[in-house]
Amino acid sequence: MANVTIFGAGYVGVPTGAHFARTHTVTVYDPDARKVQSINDVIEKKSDSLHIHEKGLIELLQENHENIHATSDILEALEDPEIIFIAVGTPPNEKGRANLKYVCAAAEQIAKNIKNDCVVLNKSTVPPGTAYLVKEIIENNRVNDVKISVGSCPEFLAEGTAIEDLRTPDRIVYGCDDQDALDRVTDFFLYLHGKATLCPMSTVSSEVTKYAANALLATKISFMNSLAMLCDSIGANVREVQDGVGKDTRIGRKFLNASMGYGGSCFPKDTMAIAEYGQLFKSPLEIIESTIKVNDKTTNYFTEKIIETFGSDLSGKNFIVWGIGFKARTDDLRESKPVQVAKELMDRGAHVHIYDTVAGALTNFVNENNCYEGKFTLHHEQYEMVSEAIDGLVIGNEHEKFRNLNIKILKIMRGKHIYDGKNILNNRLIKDLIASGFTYKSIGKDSVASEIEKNKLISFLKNEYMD
Ligand SMILES: NC(=O)c1ccc[n+]([C@@H]2O[C@H](COP(=O)([O-])OP(=O)(O)OC[C@H]3O[C@@H](n4cnc5c(N)ncnc54)[C@H](O)[C@@H]3O)[C@@H](O)[C@H]2O)c1
Ligand SMILES: O=c1ccn([C@@H]2O[C@H](COP(=O)(O)OP(=O)(O)O[C@H]3O[C@H](CO)[C@@H](O)[C@H](O)[C@H]3O)[C@@H](O)[C@H]2O)c(=O)[nH]1
Repeated sequence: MANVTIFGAGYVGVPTGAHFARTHTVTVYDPDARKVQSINDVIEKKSDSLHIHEKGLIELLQENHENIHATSDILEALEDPEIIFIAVGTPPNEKGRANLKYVCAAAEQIAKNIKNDCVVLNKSTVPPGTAYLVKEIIENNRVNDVKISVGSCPEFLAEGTAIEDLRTPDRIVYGCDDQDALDRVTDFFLYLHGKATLCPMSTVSSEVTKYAANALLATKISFMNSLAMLCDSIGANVREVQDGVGKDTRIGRKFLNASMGYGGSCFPKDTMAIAEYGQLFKSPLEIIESTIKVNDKTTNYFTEKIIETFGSDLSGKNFIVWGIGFKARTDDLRESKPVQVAKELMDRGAHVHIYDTVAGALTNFVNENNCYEGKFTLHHEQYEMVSEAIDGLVIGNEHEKFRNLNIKILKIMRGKHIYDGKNILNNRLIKDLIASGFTYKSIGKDSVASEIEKNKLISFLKNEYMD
């Protein structure tokens, strides 16, 4: 059992802390006293709501209550940690580079307050080399005569499944150039996981691995999104293509779902950050640069489908958006594509009715978009906003509640238009919708709702492929 301190009580810090507390003693430090209070109240069972929404997190914190607490007192946080994880934000700056100010601030705080030897591991997603910078900051500001090793330990959890991802990780990547420290980290993780999952390496390789993983996953999505746009123009169904391609185990089915684009706090920022890093090192990452371009293009492609139906001025139109979080089961709206689409609709004069299964997503929407006040209405029931004043329904994320539409209720809408931003409706339902007078638009599956233009393809081939 080791004493661990985690810097940052966010979507990574709290779930990671709760998970480590299964076998270690954990202190979560965050200067934001409101977050600290929220965590401690949950741990002490004084409250059952946290400042972030993550399935199973409250239960895990309460299960491991004897081993975890949060604090905003830096001295308490650095009482005697053997390992410190930095899990503070690295948001993009105006150039698309990861902003390191929170990481550097954490390093300085550690340097000025630590009283014992320890290993500092960076869990935040950072440009390769950051651990060396953290080490330099600590050495330059260190007050006490202690040995501090610094390494990298990137996090691969996904929001909404964080607790399960942490419990059964595919691998745990960590790097430290100091072999003693690396061995201590290995021991720490062996307490929690089997040896097979451990993936020790050099510090800088570990930092690169995090960006590589996110960029490759994002590339799978953009790759399919490019093909989805082609599928729409020739009458193929991208869903079938995804299955056909994904069943090749060398490729794998995961992250091949075409959608209105990937969002969230990670893929958009991390693809941008590593592409920018490659440019700075005169090693451009052209594939990742294309991934980013395709992602932006796909979102516009989806929005254009709505504009094609109604024209560019949407004054007097009313839309429903189901699912506002960047994916199902999260309150996180960072780089959320459904938010982007909702804003576009409101900018063009429409009124938007928003529903999400996570109440916190609605609260965050209000807090982050008060400049749109009066242009949207929030709803806590999925069908309560359906009326004859509605012109179209946008499916914003992949929650299973949005997969089985109640056509009987929706039929009342004056505009019978469904825009499936995540391609989640199945063929049978789409056909039922068409039979009930709806139109259906997606990303690469429109052919389910329309006749395949065989003659168009034949004449194209005759013109372009026959000498
Ligand atoms: N969110 C994810 O799913 C995810 C997954 C893997 C990796 N990451 C990476 O992990 C890092 C954290 O992401 P997040 O989503 O948890 O961010 P977040 O914004 O939810 O949380 C960051 C927390 O750090 C706190 N903080 C700021 N300065 C601090 C300091 N000096 N000391 C202690 N705490 C401080 C903030 O108050 C905030 O609570 C980022 O680099 C991100 O890219 C995120
Ligand atoms: O086939 C797919 C899979 C995902 N998405 C979209 O991609 C985005 C990201 O989804 P997901 O990866 O599930 O969520 P995140 O919580 O952002 O997790 C990613 O980003 C984290 C932060 O770096 C990593 O730790 C995780 O491993 C990585 O999956 C969302 O908008 C999804 O809707 C698709 O469009 N198609």
